[in-house]
Amino acid sequence: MNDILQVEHLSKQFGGLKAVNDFSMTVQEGEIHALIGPNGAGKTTLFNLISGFIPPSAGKVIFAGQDVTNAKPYRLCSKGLVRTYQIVQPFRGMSTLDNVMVGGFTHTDKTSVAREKARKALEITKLDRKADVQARSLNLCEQKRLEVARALATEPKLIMLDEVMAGLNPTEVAEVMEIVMDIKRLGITIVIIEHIMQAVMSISDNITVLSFGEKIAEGKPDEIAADPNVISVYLGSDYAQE
Ligand SMILES: Nc1ncnc2c1ncn2[C@@H]1O[C@H](COP(=O)(O)OP(=O)(O)OP(=O)(O)O)[C@@H](O)[C@H]1O
Repeated sequence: MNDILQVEHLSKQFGGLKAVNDFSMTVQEGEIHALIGPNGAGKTTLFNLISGFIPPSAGKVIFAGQDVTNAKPYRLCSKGLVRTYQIVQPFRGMSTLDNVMVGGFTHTDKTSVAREKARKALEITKLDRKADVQARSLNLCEQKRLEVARALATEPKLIMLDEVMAGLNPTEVAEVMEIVMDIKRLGITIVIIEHIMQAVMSISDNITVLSFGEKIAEGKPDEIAADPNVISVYLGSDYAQE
C-alpha cells in the first residue's frame, strides 16, 4: 500500500507548552487510522497542524507525495485533504442539503454539479431524507453526520474525523461506525480521533497513541490493547481485561 500522509517530526509550542513534540506518523492509502490518547494529549492540535489551520513550530506534512506544510486549509481541501470539527457548526438556518452543497462547490462553480455531489454525500451519511429540513432541527447524531457529509462533498482522498461519535448513544455509535466503514469502502482514507474504545478497536486498521504531545505507541488494535504503556496512561486495566 502507498503512503498518503506522512507527518515528519512535527512540533507545536504554545508559549512554554509543547502541545505536539517531534511527532511522526505515516498513514497508508485506504486505511482507517485512529489517533487516541488522554484529554489534552495533542490530538486536535495535530489535526489543526495537518489540515493547515495552525502552522507548526517545526516539522513537515507530506500529503500525496507533496510537501504541504503551511498550506492553507482551502488549498489542502482542493488537493483532497479535509477535516471535520469536534464541535459541530452547521449554518443553522440553511437546509441540510444547502449546508452540504457548500462542500460540493470545492471543485466546481456549477450549482447543479455541487447539488449532485451533496446528494451523494447525504446518501452515504444516511441523511437523504433530511435534505430539505433546516440544520437547526437535526439531532446531535444527524448534525455529526452533516459535518461528515459536508467534508465528503468536497470529494476528499483523505478525511479527518474529530470525535464524530462523542455524545452519541450506542445505537447511534453503531450507525456512525457503519458510515465510517462505508466511506472506507469508497476508497477514502480516514484518520479518526475517538475516545470510544470499542468503536476504535473494531474499525481501525492502525492506531497511534499520543500522550503529552508525543507518540507512545503505534500498531494494530490488538497490539495497542495489549501494550502495557498504553494501558497505564490511557486504556486502564479494565479495558485490557475485557
Ligand atoms: N491555541 C492554544 N493555545 C494554548 N494552548 C493550547 C491551544 N490549543 C491547545 N492547547 C493546549 O495544548 C494541549 C493539547 O490540546 P489538544 O486540544 O490538542 O488535546 P486533545 O488530545 O485533542 O484533547 P481532547 O481529547 O480533550 O480533545 C492542551 O494542554 C491544550 O490546553
